[in-house]
Amino acid sequence: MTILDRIIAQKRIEVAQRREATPITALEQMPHFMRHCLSARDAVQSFRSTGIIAEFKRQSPSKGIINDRADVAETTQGYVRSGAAVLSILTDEPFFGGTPADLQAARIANPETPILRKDFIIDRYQLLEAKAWGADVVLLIAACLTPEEVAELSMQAHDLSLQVLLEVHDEEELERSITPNIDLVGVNNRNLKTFTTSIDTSLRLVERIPDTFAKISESGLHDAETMRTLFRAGFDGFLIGEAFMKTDDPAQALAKLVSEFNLNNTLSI
Ligand SMILES: O=P(O)(O)OC[C@@H](O)[C@@H](O)c1c[nH]c2ccccc12
Repeated sequence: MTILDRIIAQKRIEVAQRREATPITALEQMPHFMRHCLSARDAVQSFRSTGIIAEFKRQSPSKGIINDRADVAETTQGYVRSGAAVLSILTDEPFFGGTPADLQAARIANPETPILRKDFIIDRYQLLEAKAWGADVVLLIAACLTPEEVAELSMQAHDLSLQVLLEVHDEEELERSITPNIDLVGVNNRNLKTFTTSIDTSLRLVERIPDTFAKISESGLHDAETMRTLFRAGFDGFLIGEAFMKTDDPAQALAKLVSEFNLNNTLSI
């Protein structure tokens, strides 16, 4: 059994419990439910964007505790001030230490920045939660969904005006999962079996992603040189968590990366 299998088994139990505790009608009455969603895709693709999707991540199965001190409102506001195009907020508690309250706090603190609900989505109920908590975009992980489920969930997400980031690890997942109701395609550089990261995965897959989607490279990124390589290969965006969260000042770490990336880009033109 892989870690992903364990997470999904746990997630099925969690979704059943949540559905009992909070019926759909209650989600629909929450203040953010009727909110107009922001476009994560435009935010990463716009001309002046840094392309950075900055993640609030307390812990992970591969790294254990990364940061158990950071305050979500303060950290995410710092990320935005430092140039994050989009925020990614983990809401999985058992494995990543995130909570629904984190997402709601990030929403209130950053009314003008698109927010990704980072979780393991297997059921329409979780899309309704994402909407109710104030998310603009949801993650669908190809490795744990059939092509039919990806198609169905992405259509349901669009019905709620949520955008969709489809995450793939290899050619096979990419080819079987692509459907029109996807906005961004993310290539995860982390091998979920070994936990090692390699940007070769991104560089290999980028040419196979149709240009109709924004292209995001995910995981294991921490330096401007690598971002520049990925940018030149065709990526619009970079999903980065640990490199920021492991420092005492995540926003400052982001600002430093942005200035190095810009400097390198200017010099190379
Ligand atoms: O912390 P990193 O190595 O910068 O990675 C961020 C992000 O890509 C990673 O957290 C992630 C990618 N896909 C996921 C799916 C679920 C949970 C987490 C993830």
